[in-house]
Amino acid sequence: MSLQPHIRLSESSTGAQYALLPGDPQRVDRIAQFLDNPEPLGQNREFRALRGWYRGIEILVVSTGIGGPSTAIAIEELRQIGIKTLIRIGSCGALQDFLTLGDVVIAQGAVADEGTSKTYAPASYPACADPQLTAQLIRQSQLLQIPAFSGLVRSHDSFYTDREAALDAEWSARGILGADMESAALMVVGSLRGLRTASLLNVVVAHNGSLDSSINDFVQQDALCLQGEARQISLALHAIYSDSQQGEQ
Ligand SMILES: O=P(O)(O)O[C@H]1O[C@H](CO)[C@@H](O)[C@H]1O
Ligand SMILES: O=c1cc[nH]c(=O)[nH]1
Repeated sequence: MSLQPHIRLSESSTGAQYALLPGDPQRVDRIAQFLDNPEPLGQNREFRALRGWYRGIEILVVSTGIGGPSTAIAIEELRQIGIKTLIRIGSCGALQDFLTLGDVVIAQGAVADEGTSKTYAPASYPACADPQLTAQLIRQSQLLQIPAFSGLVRSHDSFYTDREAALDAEWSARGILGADMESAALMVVGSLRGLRTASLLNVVVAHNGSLDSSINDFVQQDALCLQGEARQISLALHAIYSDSQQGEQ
């Protein structure tokens, strides 16, 4: 298979079937600390890649950048090089008061309030994570005693519009746990392409908290947010190991 034009990887770059997908390229380097023999595979645009091993299982890590379009490009090209299971290692803003910084949201599905998924299918097409993979993540969160909440999230394309507070209030009232920008595209493109997907979101903005100052804190390595990030990475890796032992690949 030829070199993929955006992620700049080919089948000869990796034999991995599992991929972890952070949004932020810098998170790729922090995920490396959880893997054996991490090997950087370069960066093109927002797509920084690295491979490593967890308990003998090869894992590819590729950042998706911000939003649905670059995420969909990454998923399509990762499929071309043999990836079958993709877990987002993302961050989100909380839409419920009971969520605190560093909690992990396990997204069972997403409100697709973004444009990318609609370029693939009508808006009525559901954005759902793989149920078995998600169940495995929930089970591992219980075994590891990681503070985690499973439910629905909302993926959006806007960030600084004048309607953000009203939109958050509206979706909070419907019980949505958190807001991110990539989960829906990941789930819709994954389902249509026969891939298994899941999304783990680290809470980095409290409900009704200040969006810009909270994200600044995260970028400046706030301890609670980094703890949440470590938890979500560990959770994903434990789930991948259990999944691989069940011969589901
Ligand atoms: O931290 P990541 O994974 O990029 O996720 C969240 O952070 C970005 C916005 O700050 C968006 O990509 C949103 O989905
Ligand atoms: O509120 C937030 C915080 C992080 N990322 C988002 O997409 N929304």
